[in-house]
Amino acid sequence: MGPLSPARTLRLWGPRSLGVALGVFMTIGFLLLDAPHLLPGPQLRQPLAPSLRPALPSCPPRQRLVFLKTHKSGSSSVLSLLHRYGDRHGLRFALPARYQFGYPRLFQASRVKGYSPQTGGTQLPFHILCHHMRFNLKEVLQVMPSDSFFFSIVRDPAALARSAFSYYKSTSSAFRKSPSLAAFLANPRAFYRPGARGDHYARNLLWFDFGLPFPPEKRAKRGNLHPPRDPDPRQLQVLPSGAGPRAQTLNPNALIHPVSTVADHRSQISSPASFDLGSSSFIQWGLAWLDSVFDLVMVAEYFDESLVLLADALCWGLDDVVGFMHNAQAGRKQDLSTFSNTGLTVEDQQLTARARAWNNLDWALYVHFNRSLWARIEKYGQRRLQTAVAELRARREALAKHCLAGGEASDPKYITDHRFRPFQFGSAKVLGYILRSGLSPQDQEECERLATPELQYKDKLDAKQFPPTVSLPLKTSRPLSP
Ligand SMILES: Nc1ncnc2c1ncn2[C@@H]1O[C@H](COP(=O)(O)OS(=O)(=O)O)[C@@H](OP(=O)(O)O)[C@H]1O
Repeated sequence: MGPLSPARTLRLWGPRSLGVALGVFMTIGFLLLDAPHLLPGPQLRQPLAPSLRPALPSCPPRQRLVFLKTHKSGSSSVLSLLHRYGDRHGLRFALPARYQFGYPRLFQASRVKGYSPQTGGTQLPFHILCHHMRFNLKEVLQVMPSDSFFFSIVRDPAALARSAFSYYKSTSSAFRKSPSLAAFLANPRAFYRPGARGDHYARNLLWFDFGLPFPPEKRAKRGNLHPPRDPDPRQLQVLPSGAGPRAQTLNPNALIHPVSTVADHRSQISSPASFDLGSSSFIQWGLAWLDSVFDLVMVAEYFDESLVLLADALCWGLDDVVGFMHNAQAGRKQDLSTFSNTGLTVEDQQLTARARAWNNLDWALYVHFNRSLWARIEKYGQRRLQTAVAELRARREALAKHCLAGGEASDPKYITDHRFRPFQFGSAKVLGYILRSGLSPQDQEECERLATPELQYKDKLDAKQFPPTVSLPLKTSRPLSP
């Protein structure tokens, strides 16, 4: 084994063990933050072919991938493209026995179907690890090579909270007890008990999924029991609008204490709605650790921009990443996740601010990766990105018109073919797709790939990788001797 790079060395340390020696590593975290970015810059390719037909590759496509599938963040749409790519190229997936790797427990290599530590390298290697897990690097590296491409996706915690509340209403005890998300966020302590069943869905779900440790919570000081003031909305207007990169305008206070600046709202920092889940250095340490592990973190609000960067980093064509939205709940207002408050009611604005404050670790994660994404876009080139995003969208629209009845997603009650009906869970309907009739056999196959929901696709890959063994009766030409 050759010398380990700093990034590789950090990868090999699990966040939980590092959590124990936090004091020491916080210092390292600070040093890392001051150091130049640890990751290589994006691999630049030749401009993508306008037709989206695969251009002659200028670099070998990367096919060893670890995707951390975070919850309620657009991750099923990413999974769909990984399933399709792996299926088309005959890649081997590291699959769970059912649909998740022992979640919410930390990932264990032993949960991977067909993994056997005893075979000492004789087993066929895996290419893609991508189903729901709570990330645990040490165990992931038992299954996947350390030079795999590690990536994930984050979403604005306010949009994520709306999605999670309706989806996990009956799963999380905190959500179950609460009549509405607004009621929950107005007084989360009345409902939320850390460690209670399913309550990881109710607070800092991204931080949890990334496998980061949680610091012990500080209680509100005595004599400071007045209700929290609403977060200062100016502190939350720090992210770029859809139009461009404004990461530089991020207020560092927002990264550390999303609720307030120390100067003007000192009392809020220990208020019930903004319990200080750890110091700024703890958060910075966690973010530096993630930077050292993950090659790319996509942002759901900039999904298409993220896809273009993903295709570039993997040396894939745009056709490899174009796909339909999966796992969307019917009737949900996606635009509530936008960063500008225009068009939002006062209640919506308040809910957004409270959700970000309650999920303060996720907000820090989100702000951090939003900034990295836009730094990456700068390097890639804004114009070039806009052109690629426009091509991607045009291609998606053309595929939707060609493949789908009505050219769009359908209410599940109309989806009678069980191969395309998405798993229904939570209080809202999950939309799916109906294929147009009369497609050519070749188009039918490709459209099926695009429309197949994640559970059915996982079953299909499972059956392909582990064909059922039929035990045939032993044929003998002569009678067996006794
Ligand atoms: N492309 C794209 N861009 C932005 N948002 C998207 C995208 N694809 C899916 N979604 C939204 O993500 C929500 C589902 O997330 P997940 O697939 O991660 O959920 S799950 O944890 O696997 O159940 C779900 O959010 P809600 O509809 O708000 O529940 C989807 O609408």
